Amino acid sequence: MTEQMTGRLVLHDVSVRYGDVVAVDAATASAAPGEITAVTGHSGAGKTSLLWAIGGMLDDGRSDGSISLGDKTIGDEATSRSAGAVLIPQGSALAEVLTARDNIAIPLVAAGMSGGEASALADRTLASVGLAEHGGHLAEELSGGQRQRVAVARGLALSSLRLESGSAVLLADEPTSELDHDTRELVVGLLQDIARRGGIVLLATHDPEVAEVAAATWHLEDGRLTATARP
Ligand SMILES: Nc1ncnc2c1ncn2[C@@H]1O[C@H](COP(=O)(O)OP(=O)(O)OP(=O)(O)O)[C@@H](O)[C@H]1O
Repeated sequence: MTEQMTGRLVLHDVSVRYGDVVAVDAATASAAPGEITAVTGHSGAGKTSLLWAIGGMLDDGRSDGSISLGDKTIGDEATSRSAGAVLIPQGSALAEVLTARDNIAIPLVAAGMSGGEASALADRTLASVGLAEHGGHLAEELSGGQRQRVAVARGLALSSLRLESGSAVLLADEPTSELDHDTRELVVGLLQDIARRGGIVLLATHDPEVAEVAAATWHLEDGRLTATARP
């Protein structure tokens, strides 16, 4: 896939408000397919709010401004989903009484895959994050780091599917916060693979070593965004 096929993700004057709180203040920036863009900033700077705005996951009326992918306007649930937006949420958000495999396979089936293919892809992505033996474990039986890896695997599997149908915008919200050094490197490598296949990857992180892999950075300070490309 090439940049010409998917186009850039472009934000123009995007703001997010919760009542009187301005979480993102007129952010203007763009991100390229094939690259990881790090989203950095202190706690409360607006990283999650920005990712949710791009994914079309905020309640009505909370965001304004324009968000586009190539020539398509996105930013509400339907348009962002059809443009290939996938969220790896902060804090995993797994269904506790489902197995690791089903936490991945069920969203794949909802996105149009057959049950058999979805289970097979779930098992492959679990293996890629070092959890080949854990597919049948309930989410509630897993450690914090294992749960985070299941959430990452779910995001990777959905992004793969989205890439096959044209484009993926992977919104990874602190996906390595609970991982040890080696596992963190493994996960960062898998995010790089999605970018290499033509995906746009936005990677919110507090970890400077993780941010280091990105081709560009969107730095937020009290909701104000500054974009820089790697020299
Ligand atoms: N649902 C909400 N209602 C009211 N205020 C909110 C809500 N969600 C976030 N905020 C506020 O918006 C601002 C940005 O929050 P956000 O979660 O986007 O920051 P963040 O950079 O992702 O932080 P962290 O690194 O701690 O996850 C903060 O001031 C936060 O208190």
